[in-house]
Amino acid sequence: MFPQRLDSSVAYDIAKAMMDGFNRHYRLFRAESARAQHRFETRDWPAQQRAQRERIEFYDLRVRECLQRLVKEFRADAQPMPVWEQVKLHYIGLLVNHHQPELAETFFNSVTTKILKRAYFQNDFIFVRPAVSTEYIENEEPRAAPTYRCYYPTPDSMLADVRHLLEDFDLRVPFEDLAGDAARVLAAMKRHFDHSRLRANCQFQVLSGLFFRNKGAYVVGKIINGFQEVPFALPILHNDRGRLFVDAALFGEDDLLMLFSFARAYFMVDMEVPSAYVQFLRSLMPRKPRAEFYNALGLAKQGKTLFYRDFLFHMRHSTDRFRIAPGIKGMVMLVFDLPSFPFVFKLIKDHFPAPKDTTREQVRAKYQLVKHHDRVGRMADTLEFSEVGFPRARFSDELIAEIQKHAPSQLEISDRDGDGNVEVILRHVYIERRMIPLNLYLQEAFDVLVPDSGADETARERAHAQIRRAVTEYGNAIKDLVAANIFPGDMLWKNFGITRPGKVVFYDYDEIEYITDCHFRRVPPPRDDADELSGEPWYTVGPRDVFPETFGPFLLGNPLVRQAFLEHHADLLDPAFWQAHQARIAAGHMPDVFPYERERRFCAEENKELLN
Ligand SMILES: Nc1ncnc2c1ncn2[C@@H]1O[C@H](COP(=O)(O)OP(=O)(O)OP(=O)(O)O)[C@@H](O)[C@H]1O
Repeated sequence: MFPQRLDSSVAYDIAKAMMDGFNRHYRLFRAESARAQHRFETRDWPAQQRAQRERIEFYDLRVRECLQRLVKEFRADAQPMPVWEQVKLHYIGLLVNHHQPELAETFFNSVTTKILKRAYFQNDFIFVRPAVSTEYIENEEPRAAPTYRCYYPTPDSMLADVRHLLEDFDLRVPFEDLAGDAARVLAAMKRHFDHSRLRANCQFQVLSGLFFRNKGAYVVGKIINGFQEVPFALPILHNDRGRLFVDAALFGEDDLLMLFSFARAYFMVDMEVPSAYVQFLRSLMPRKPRAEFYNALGLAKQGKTLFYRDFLFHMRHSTDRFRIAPGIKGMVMLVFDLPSFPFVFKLIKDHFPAPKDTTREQVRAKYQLVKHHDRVGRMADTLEFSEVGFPRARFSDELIAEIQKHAPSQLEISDRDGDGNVEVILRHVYIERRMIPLNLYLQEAFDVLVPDSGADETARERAHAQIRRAVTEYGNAIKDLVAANIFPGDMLWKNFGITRPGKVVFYDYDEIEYITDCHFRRVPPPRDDADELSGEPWYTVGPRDVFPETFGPFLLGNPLVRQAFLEHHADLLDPAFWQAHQARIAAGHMPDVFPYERERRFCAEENKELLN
């Protein structure tokens, strides 16, 4: 594979044009991310959300542009393989001293696979593994900002250090009470590290780019005191007088995982060396794969590349088999998983039974909508793969039969690359984090509570608490979705899942609608006894009509569920609740979405006491 001579006159030009294409992409991506600060300072929230949505498309646009140039100027599509081998070698040369080499390699893969029109897994000409290291890349331009800033607190300087740490972002809007913010942050910090004994190595390290999303800007860093390291994040918001304030202080891996959750929109951060950001973030949340940090930073294609590499690695180091996912089977999606791998794989079925009235294109459009929308911590992000190959030997026969029955158009079983191994090749698949379906989670608790379960009092108490918590969280999830202008369509328990920290997240998108497109109606009174006794609606139902009063019978059959639901979320059964939100959204109101519990806010009563 390794060319002995670089004798092609066009190979370098192709490599250089490809690199120019990537550099243009990253320049535009970075400029858009950097403009987030101005949008934040001028409180231009609609523009912030629009930019978050539009930036997702940048990558494919640049790949397409680059492709066109290569074909037009260099007839790249007609070049023989030996030329491509040389292109790759020249490209590796161009990566030396590059600040985003891993992203540039992925760009090379995207462009090359399109030109060579081959399936990803068959291709020898792409970067299957990174060729260039991302370790110790530093921005060496004069006056360049380092990836993170360090502050070395002493007992006397600590308050001033926290103040500087906030000031150094140079935001153009003043803080309402910077001294007060610094004092509150420091008081909170002191509860998390041994401030009475400062060790030789005591620092606050803070990433030099702010993390922007929706109406917030987040400072991300860590406290180091000797062997102790405490991750932290500080959300900065605007108050209603147009001044800034620090809303909360988040500490530890779990708080930060909520902030960086796969169920939220991507951040905008001005980064010269993204791999250095990922490395820093990884030191704060070591259990989160690198792929997910790239995703959270808006570098989705890199996230996808790393995910796929992790997946191949996992496949080599595991022996279990894919199986139909636990839970109630979908009518639209065929869902399977590998027990040892924390994701599910979703295929769109070829046919949908009544009452489902949709098409493959419409389902894909709904998933696309979710990808671009603010997911407010309540909708799982999905990765989309085409022509993905799995070893046949790892599929159970039952699963193959299921795919053959429900999604034959998506399935090929063959040895396409001629390596002697039969593969299952799936035409199009969504991949998403595995959660515990809420119906199964509730069932677990119901099973403990049946009279002859043999469970003791503590287990029963725990089961009661599990039901109360899950039902309350379920209602909160729906309310967050409503605030973000999303009507889930199908609100049954099975369409929601529980994440590791116990958050309820929605994952069934085929019936999703914008709240502003729905008609929330009261059930008209029955005209006579016949209407009243009929099991069928006696009124006409339009395609986007929603009757919240009718949710109860589907959702609240179990008395414990019903009790918990009515205690916290009875308003969801009242059309007035939905209509009021619809009116607020239509009037342009953009609600606050906090990636932390409300009681964590400095203005919350319990915190005022703690901090005084
Ligand atoms: N992320 C996930 N984690 C765990 N299980 C999942 C996940 N996504 C789906 N499932 C399982 O697969 C089932 C079907 O998935 P999904 O609800 O997406 O399909 P669907 O065809 O759209 O469903 P419906 O028939 O309700 O429209 C779910 O009920 C659940 O049991």
